[in-house]
This record gives sequence, C-alpha cells and structure tokens, in this order.
Amino acid sequence: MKITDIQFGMLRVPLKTPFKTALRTVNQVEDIVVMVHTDSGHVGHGEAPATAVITGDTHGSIIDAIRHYIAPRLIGEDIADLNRITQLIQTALEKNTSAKAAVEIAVYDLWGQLYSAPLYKLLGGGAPVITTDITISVDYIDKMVADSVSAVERGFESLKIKVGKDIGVDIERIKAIYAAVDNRALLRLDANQGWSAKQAVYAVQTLEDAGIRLELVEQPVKARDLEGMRYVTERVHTPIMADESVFGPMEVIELIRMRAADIINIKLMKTGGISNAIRIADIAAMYGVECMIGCMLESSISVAAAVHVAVAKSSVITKVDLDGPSLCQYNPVDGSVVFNESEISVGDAPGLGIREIRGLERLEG
Ligand SMILES: C[C@H](N)C(=O)N[C@H](CCC(=O)O)C(=O)O
Ligand SMILES: [Mg+2]
Repeated sequence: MKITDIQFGMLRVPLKTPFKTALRTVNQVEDIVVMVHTDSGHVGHGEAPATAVITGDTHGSIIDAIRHYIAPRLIGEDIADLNRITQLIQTALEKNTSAKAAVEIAVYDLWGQLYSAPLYKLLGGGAPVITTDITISVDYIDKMVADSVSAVERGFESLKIKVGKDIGVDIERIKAIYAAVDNRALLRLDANQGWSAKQAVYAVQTLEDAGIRLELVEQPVKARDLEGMRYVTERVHTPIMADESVFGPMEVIELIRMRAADIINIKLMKTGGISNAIRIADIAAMYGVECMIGCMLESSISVAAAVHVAVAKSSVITKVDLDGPSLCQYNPVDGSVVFNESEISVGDAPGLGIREIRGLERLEG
C-alpha cells in the first residue's frame, strides 16, 4: 500500500453555542481535512483546525506545510513502514504541529486499514468505551450556571469550566457553579493562560478555603512561564495541569523535571500527531505522571484518532476532554467511533473506521 497523492478539503460545522475562552470566541468548527490516497485504492483521513492563538497554525499554513514540505517526502512511501513515515513527517519542517498531525492521523488510519484492525488494537488494545467531559464557555455567571446544570442533566460527570477573564468574577463563577452542580459532577477549570502566577494561587487557595473541591486547574499562566507554573503547583493542593506549556516530548521531560505541573494535557494538534502523543504517554507513565487527552475545536475525524489513543493508553491517560463533536450542532462523519454525549465508543472497523464525511468542500490544487 503506497502513498500516491494527498488531497485537501474544508469541513465547516456550526457549534451549538459560541465557544468562549480567555483566548478566543469561535462559532464554528472550520477544519482542514486531509485525504491520503494509495495505489491500493485505500484512503486515509486526517483533520486539523487552525488554532492560531495556541499552535500558531492557520488554514493557509497547514495546507502550505503539507503541500510543499510534507507531501513531497511521502509520495511512494509504503504504509507498512509506519515509523519511517512518521519520522519523515516530523522532520519535514519545524513546528507546524497541526499539519503534521493531520497527515499522521491519515497515515495511521491507513496503517489500520492495511492490517484490517481498528487503530486502538494495533496501538495495544484496551476497553473501547471512554467518558469525556464537556466544556462550559466563560460567560456571565448565570449563563455558566445554566450551561453547567444542563450539562449535568445531559449526563456529563465532569465539567471543564473556562475561566481566566477576571480573577474576582472567576472565583464567583466557580462558587456559583459548584453550588448549583451540588456534587453531581467534577469541576475542572481551564484558565487558558489568563491569570498571573500570584492570581492563580490566590484564586485556587480562595476556592480551597471555601471548601470547593476542584479536580484540577489547567494552564493557569502564560504558556512559556514554566517558573510560574511551578510557583502555582508548589503552593496549592489542587492538581495543576499543563496544556499550552507543553507540545512535544522534550517539553514534557523538562516540565516533569521542573515539577512545574502535576498532569499533562496531550493534544494531537500540539504533539504533531499520534507518534509523539504515544511517546508523551510513555514518558509520563515512566515518571508516574497522569495525562489528559484533549482536543481543539475539532470534529470527529481527528477526535476519533485521539479516542483510539486514549483507549490504548488508558493506564496513563486517565482523563478525557474530547468534547469537540459534542459541541457541534451535528456530526458530519459516519464512522465507527460513536459520540453519544459523555460516552464515546469505538467499533471494530479498520483504522479510524470513517465511512463518509458529509458536507466536505474539496479544495483544489
Ligand atoms: C474543546 C476542548 N474542550 C478545549 O477546551 N480545548 C481548549 C482549546 C480549544 C480551542 O481554543 O480551540 C483547551 O483545552 O485549551
Ligand atoms: Mg486547555
């Protein structure tokens, strides 16, 4: 099974409600879809969003990186040589992790198709059902309370609450949600870099002193401020999770050595795809550090790939934030990974098991 061509599409899916974080507001998933064609007629699918404020990647840069740097290296490569191909992708150019992720996902999809097995089985197996949280966008307090209660009523047992806008209001937001949810769900906070280290310690300690139990607090300070991450981690009881601070395996090793966070959020769009996600999970496991697997605003192509990784690495990936498809008005993908609110299950179809993508706009060239 040799690679013959790489084609592009654009997938647009409106969100149920605007997605608001300390970094941005988004109304729809708008992702590049990558189709890797082979001489056997098999097609592998990948996907990448343009999360410029986090990865630096735009739609244009994703297409350009693949078209001019990654694709020329892959034409003629045999899917059976998976490690060689992932190495070619990762060394094609610096950064551009979303472009690398989209192509890697498609290649792993083909690798599963080659051996007629669902990807998670080739990655080591596991129980093919996982549970995700759902994100509550940062907003007026009453709206966040209503969104949280509604999510609990829909069966979500973990809520990822976006904060990081205004420290005083953030504390009030969490107190109000905690009271309304009344132990029916775990609360995870994500400040998306919106606090200073001192503000983060103040906010978390204030909530702890008020008897509010938080499962974790994600990325309280600026991505590059590892000293700030450590400052917070050392001073609060609540586990601190690194998201924007860590992309690849080298950064994870540095973060763990510095003891700058308790938990690591792995996202395929930061790692450059599946090969580094697995590496990070293995490194974290060696150090006894737990991981979450997360997503950007992605639909159920790239999120399906993350689900396969989550299933195969469930001993170290103990937390799941793969709510991209749940945030969308509809699922454009007919595939073997089934997203049913908090429950995500994986079928037995080969690779990612994608049968059809509705509404895919082909991009020429
Ligand atoms: C969608 C997911 N639950 C999430 O919250 N991801 C964000 C970044 C998403 C984005 O801005 O596209 C995160 O964990 O920071
Ligand atoms: Mg985050």
